Amino acid sequence: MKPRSGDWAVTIDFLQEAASLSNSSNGKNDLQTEADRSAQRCILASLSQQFPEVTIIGEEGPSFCEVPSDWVVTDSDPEVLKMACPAYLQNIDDKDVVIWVDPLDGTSEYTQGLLEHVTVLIGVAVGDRAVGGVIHQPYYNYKRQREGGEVEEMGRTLWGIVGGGVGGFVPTSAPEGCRILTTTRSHSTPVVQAALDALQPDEVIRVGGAGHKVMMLIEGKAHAYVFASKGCKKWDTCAPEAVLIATGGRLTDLHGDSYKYHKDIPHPNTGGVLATGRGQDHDWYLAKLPDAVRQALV
Ligand SMILES: Nc1ncnc2c1ncn2[C@@H]1O[C@H](COP(=O)(O)O)[C@@H](OP(=O)(O)O)[C@H]1O
Ligand SMILES: [Mg+2]
Ligand SMILES: [Mg+2]
Ligand SMILES: [Mg+2]
Repeated sequence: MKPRSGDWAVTIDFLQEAASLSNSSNGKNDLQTEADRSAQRCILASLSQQFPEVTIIGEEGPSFCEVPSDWVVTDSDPEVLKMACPAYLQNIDDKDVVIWVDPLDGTSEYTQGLLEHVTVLIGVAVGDRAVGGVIHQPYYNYKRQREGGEVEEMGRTLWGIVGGGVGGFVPTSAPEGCRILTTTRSHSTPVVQAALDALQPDEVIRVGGAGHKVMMLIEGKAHAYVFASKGCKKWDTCAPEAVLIATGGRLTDLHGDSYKYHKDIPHPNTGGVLATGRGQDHDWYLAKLPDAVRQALV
């Protein structure tokens, strides 16, 4: 089935229908759709044309095929260009830069029609560190619009530069006096659950996508994102980590160590993910995790 141009619902059906199973590095079946592949080709072609010396690593592997010329995006956001570049980023060598691309984060939810869980993640690392990130939420307000509601914007783009600023959202702290955790909706295991239980939450919000879960932290809807699993990869966390740090939050593995994002690092985040919003005591969460959970993530 070919999508008719201009008909969004049909286009989404077409892209979801092309879902196939690809084998992830941990041997579990991992979904990939035509949307994952097309978005990655568009992003990799656009970035590599503008930044030929930079290493770009995409979830769906290297992309060698031609893309239509109107898929290549080379314009910049004038508002971001007006910002002062932080001093530590002013004299960097392109060869030290790695861009981690997750063309569609939350594929499992995407195939189930939970479109607002989906984000596109573009993270920029310099040396070991995540320093900049874009979290694009293409279907923001999609549900409200389909239900006939008034919407000001369809889709939105959130970004952050560590030491530079953020845009596209209003950083908000989570409410005091309760503990709301967010975690996977589709990749839970007994260890994932044991970590959540140990933190004695008042509420656990299960949503798709690492980008979506970090959005919940920076917008004050959850206090911590806890995922005691080796399933996330560097392209899942680079952009969200940079945006989170830019708002005063933190992202580490479940041992408290920071992830490194240089080009030779193995892709899996084998120590799990603990991300906390600004104002949260990250070390408190680390200390509460049982040894058995930590031992499952070595
Ligand atoms: N056990 C697992 N196997 C493969 N991928 C996993 C995984 N656990 C998490 N992930 C990946 O980590 C991201 C966040 O997962 P979740 O939505 O469950 O929190 C998803 O990225 P993608 O949707 O980009 O593949 C998902 O595929
Ligand atoms: Mg995937
Ligand atoms: Mg992902
Ligand atoms: Mg993905």
